Amino acid sequence: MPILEASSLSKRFRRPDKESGFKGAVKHLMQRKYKNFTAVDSIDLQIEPGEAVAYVGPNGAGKSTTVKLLTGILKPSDGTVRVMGRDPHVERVANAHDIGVLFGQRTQLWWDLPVEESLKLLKHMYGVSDADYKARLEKFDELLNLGEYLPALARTLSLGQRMRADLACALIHAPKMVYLDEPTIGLDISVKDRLRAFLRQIVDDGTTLLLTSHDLADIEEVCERIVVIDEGKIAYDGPIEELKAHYITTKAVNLVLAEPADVPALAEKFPDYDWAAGEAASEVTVTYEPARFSTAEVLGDLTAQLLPRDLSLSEPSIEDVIRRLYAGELTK
Ligand SMILES: Nc1ncnc2c1ncn2[C@@H]1O[C@H](COP(=O)(O)OP(=O)(O)OP(=O)(O)O)[C@@H](O)[C@H]1O
Repeated sequence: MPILEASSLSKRFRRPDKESGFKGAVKHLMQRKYKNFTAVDSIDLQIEPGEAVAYVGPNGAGKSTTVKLLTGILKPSDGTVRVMGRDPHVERVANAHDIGVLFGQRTQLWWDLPVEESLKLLKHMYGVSDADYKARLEKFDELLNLGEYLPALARTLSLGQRMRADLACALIHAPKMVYLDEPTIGLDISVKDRLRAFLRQIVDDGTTLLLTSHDLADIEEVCERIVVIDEGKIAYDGPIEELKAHYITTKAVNLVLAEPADVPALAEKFPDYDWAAGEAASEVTVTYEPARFSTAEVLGDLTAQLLPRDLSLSEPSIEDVIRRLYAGELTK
């Protein structure tokens, strides 16, 4: 049974309907008109316990609005949400005990308190036992290096330290369902790595995760499933591996040769491969379809003709695939 189920979920916002420019603004002041804007458009989403789901889309696609609907912060205009059988907007208090939420752009730390005091307040709010609190803090310290920041005032923390403290706040009551909206935004690569390893660990321990991020490395390292939203509608929902297998249909061999090659002659000899001369005269890129030719076969053909000094293999990245999904070039 899904831990989270959204059916035909929609959210419309009322927006000022005004003409552009100063004249439009003045006209709007005299005669206010509004129009409806659909930020989330009839989405269906089911998440099973223990899944790690990436929720991605371009700016303004409706990700944060969806997270706000799923966590009960916003009331749907249409459709339903059930998290562990509850309507999160109606049963907000009961729901809060089972979910953890982090909005990377905001903090739930009390700004003028030491981190430790924020955590203690949350401990009392959620009714966490002393033993569980101690064990969880030890774990956060081990995985996130949190201990040294516990006595620091929240407002004195760096972004990376603040994000780690916020993660601890979101997880101190061991929620079953966790929503993280851009948890690695603005962080340096080493803190990102630490956070990703931590997230992978909580998923391996059985936590269900919905993660929104513009950083596709977060997604590939933490999640198995990806849901792509664009203009409020779901454009793709499936395993990341399937997305790659479905859309990454070409691979390439990049060769650095001992001497310049006659690319047009090679293209004539091997018309099934796509040949492109590189920036330097001695560089060639050969693109092929892995469904038709094995990499060993392609390398055999190339090394029989050419004398490579160096070679490397490449394939389109998940970034390329998602960029094409956003551009509407791909449909499932
Ligand atoms: N309270 C609101 N009132 C009016 N419009 C809103 C409101 N909240 C969000 N929107 C609009 O809904 C759309 C979706 O916003 P949302 O914040 O969900 O996007 P997002 O996918 O999270 O974007 P980003 O990646 O930029 O954070 C945007 O066009 C935004 O301007």
